[in-house]
Amino acid sequence: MNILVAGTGYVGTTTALVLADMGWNVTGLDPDAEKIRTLLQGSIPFYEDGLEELLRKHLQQASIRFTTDASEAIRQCDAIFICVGTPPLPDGSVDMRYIRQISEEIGRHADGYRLVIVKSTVPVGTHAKVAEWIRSAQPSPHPFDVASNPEFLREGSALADSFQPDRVVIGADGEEAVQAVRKLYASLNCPFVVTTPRTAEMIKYASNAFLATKISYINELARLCDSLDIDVNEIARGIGLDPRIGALFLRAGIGYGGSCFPKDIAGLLQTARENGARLGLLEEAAEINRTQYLHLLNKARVRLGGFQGKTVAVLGLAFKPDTDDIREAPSLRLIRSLLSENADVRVHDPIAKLPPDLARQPLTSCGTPEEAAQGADAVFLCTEWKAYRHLDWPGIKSAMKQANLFDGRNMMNADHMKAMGFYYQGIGYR
Ligand SMILES: NC(=O)C1=CN([C@@H]2O[C@H](COP(=O)(O)OP(=O)(O)OC[C@H]3O[C@@H](n4cnc5c(N)ncnc54)[C@H](O)[C@@H]3O)[C@@H](O)[C@H]2O)C=CC1
Ligand SMILES: O=C(O)[C@H]1O[C@H](OP(=O)(O)OP(=O)(O)OC[C@H]2O[C@@H](n3ccc(=O)[nH]c3=O)[C@H](O)[C@@H]2O)[C@H](O)[C@@H](O)[C@@H]1O
Repeated sequence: MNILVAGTGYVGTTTALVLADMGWNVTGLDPDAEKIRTLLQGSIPFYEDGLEELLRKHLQQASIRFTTDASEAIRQCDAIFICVGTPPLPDGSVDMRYIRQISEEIGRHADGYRLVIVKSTVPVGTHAKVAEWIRSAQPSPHPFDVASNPEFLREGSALADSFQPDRVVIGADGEEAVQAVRKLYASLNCPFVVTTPRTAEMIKYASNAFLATKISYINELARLCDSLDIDVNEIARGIGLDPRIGALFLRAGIGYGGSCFPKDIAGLLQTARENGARLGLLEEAAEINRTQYLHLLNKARVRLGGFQGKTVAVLGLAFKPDTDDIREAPSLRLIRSLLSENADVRVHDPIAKLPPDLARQPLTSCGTPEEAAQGADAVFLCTEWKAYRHLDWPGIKSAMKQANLFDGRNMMNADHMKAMGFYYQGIGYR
């Protein structure tokens, strides 16, 4: 079977490579000529461990190819995975233009039956719209099926999550389409959840919303723990050992970021509004997240007596370690606040770069964490990069003007840092 993967972003590139590794013939399609050129040269246009090796292997074996030519790619395939972006619009609703575009292209160019599988995260009811967009663009009628197959991979562990998923969700109206999607994933050993397309679409949002709520729950508790002088990490451990609660996603910090949680929570809240429902718990989870970084910032402001004329080092830009993704990263909110309060800001990240609007601001991008901390009145840790844990902290302390450490990821051992002479403040942890 020849498989087309539309979209060569995070999800599309990973999906294409995983399917190629499972033995399928795969074509990656993207209108972005620069991305396609990069992929054809054996490089991944973003940072994700392990993908480049897999790409080179499959380019060499000619089991994967990449193109910008939608018409040829759609004519030559049997199944199409839609992995295009679904970014948020200013009101929180989902921008469906790329989904519509690829659906209409499929309608225009498919010259026989196609199995269309939607992997992008899309609002409930999208599969019906995709079918309608395909149908209305067809010059003459051709049969097709649309299945929903949401993606659950995490950036930073995309390959492991794809080869050993917790589950595969397939939403389709007909048994034949279900079996066809199952066949594509035949080599996976995991539970398959087979359901309707609308339910599959909702499972994706419900999953991300639950995880985000779990984080906001522990983050809100962390604020209280700070007032009560209780270590929130111990609370997380104490409750997480109960399998009904589970230990994962209970790490308190300056909040969740990334291209998905904030966008998908906004998307689900918009779906609720459109249907006259209110998801009050989720609204609060989003609000806690929006204000979480302020909790640490306020503590630092009190400690330093304001930021005016103070030098502040921010270590870590990426929304989480092992990725160069800075979308919705809480570090950026923190930096903007520090700049608005006239701090002299110095930043470092092992791989992530500042977004263009911040790169134009009067702040210093440093090549090493040591350079960023030089002469600083405070260091903020915003991403738990492993390398930061093993820095020469005594050396950093002596290079700083005042040894104030604000740990936005509770990644350091508070007692060790204090023993070294740092003033240490984590989130619900000191
Ligand atoms: N990034 C992640 O970790 C995860 C993302 N998702 C969802 O997967 C979808 C894709 O996400 P990302 O890969 O992060 O997006 P992305 O923004 O990195 O990539 C999307 C790609 O689609 C391409 N595209 C746009 N129109 C196209 C068309 N007509 N034909 C072919 N390609 C087209 C764009 O040029 C871009 O390269 C989103 O709905 C997202 O919510 C789901 C799970 C994980
Ligand atoms: O739909 C998506 O795009 C994906 O969104 C998340 O994956 P991702 O955004 O890559 O990263 P996560 O590991 O979930 O982390 C998200 C954010 O939550 C934060 N986080 C995570 C866990 C935790 O305990 N505490 C915490 O603050 C991280 O620092 C990060 O900013 C989900 O985990 C994936 O299952 C899903 O497929």
